[in-house]
Amino acid sequence: MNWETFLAPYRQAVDELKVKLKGMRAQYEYGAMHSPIEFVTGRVKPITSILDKTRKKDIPYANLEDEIQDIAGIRVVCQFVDDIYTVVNMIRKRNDFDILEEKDYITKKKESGYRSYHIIIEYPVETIEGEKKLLAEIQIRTLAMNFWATNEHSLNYKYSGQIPAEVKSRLKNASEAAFRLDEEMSKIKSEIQEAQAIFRQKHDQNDNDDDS
Ligand SMILES: Nc1nc2c(ncn2[C@@H]2O[C@H](COP(=O)(O)OP(=O)(O)OP(=O)(O)O)[C@@H](O)[C@H]2O)c(=O)[nH]1
Ligand SMILES: Nc1ncnc2c1ncn2[C@@H]1O[C@H](COP(=O)(O)OP(=O)(O)OP(=O)(O)O)[C@@H](O)[C@H]1O
Repeated sequence: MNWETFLAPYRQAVDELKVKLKGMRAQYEYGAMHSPIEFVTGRVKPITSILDKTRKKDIPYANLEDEIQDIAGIRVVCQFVDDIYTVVNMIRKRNDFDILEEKDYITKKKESGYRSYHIIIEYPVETIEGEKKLLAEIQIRTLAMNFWATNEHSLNYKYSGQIPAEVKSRLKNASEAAFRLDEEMSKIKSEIQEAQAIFRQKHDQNDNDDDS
């Protein structure tokens, strides 16, 4: 198995999707509007993690492309929960890829306390051998959901998936707290957005003053 050759189109897909989704954020900024996208990240799944998954799920190498949906992974992080659904709707309207599956772990959080909205897409990349369609996973979550998931991921890594009961229970409490934080922020969303718009205007004014 030549991993570099195998992963090359996935790297291309991640790079292209990052540019496209960051472009959506930029368009809101040019229009001086609140962007539902705070930031976008992406990664190609590390080879060790692909191998772990094939072992855990008993996936033959020949089925890697079909059975591991997150070799190309994109993450869109939003300020508010309803921004997530704005992003989901924008993604549904795009015609540069097909949506294969949507998983709403927000209305139905996972047993661990994990919350996020996932969209699995089939993305066409242009290669020198022609078009190649591959799977990619887009995770959409709030800053609070991301904070929780990042910490939980680190703990899972530290404890090889066997997080001690006491830590697990604290993580569940933290997940509830993150949920309440999202709820409270949603209630003062318009106040926050007004403040951010004033800040942006002031910033733009200062930039114009510097130019003149
Ligand atoms: N930190 C954290 N991330 C999670 C959790 N569950 C899912 N994820 C993330 O979401 C991805 C896809 O998870 P699922 O939608 O459950 O996918 P699946 O194919 O059913 O199961 P996986 O074997 O976990 O990929 C994972 O690869 C993680 O990046 C969780 O409990 N904690
Ligand atoms: N869709 C994604 N977009 C951006 N980053 C991601 C995405 N999925 C996972 N990551 C990040 O990539 C890094 C390596 O993740 P890895 O694939 O090993 O984790 P995982 O998705 O939780 O794995 P698995 O589900 O196979 O246990 C982690 O920092 C993880 O948070």
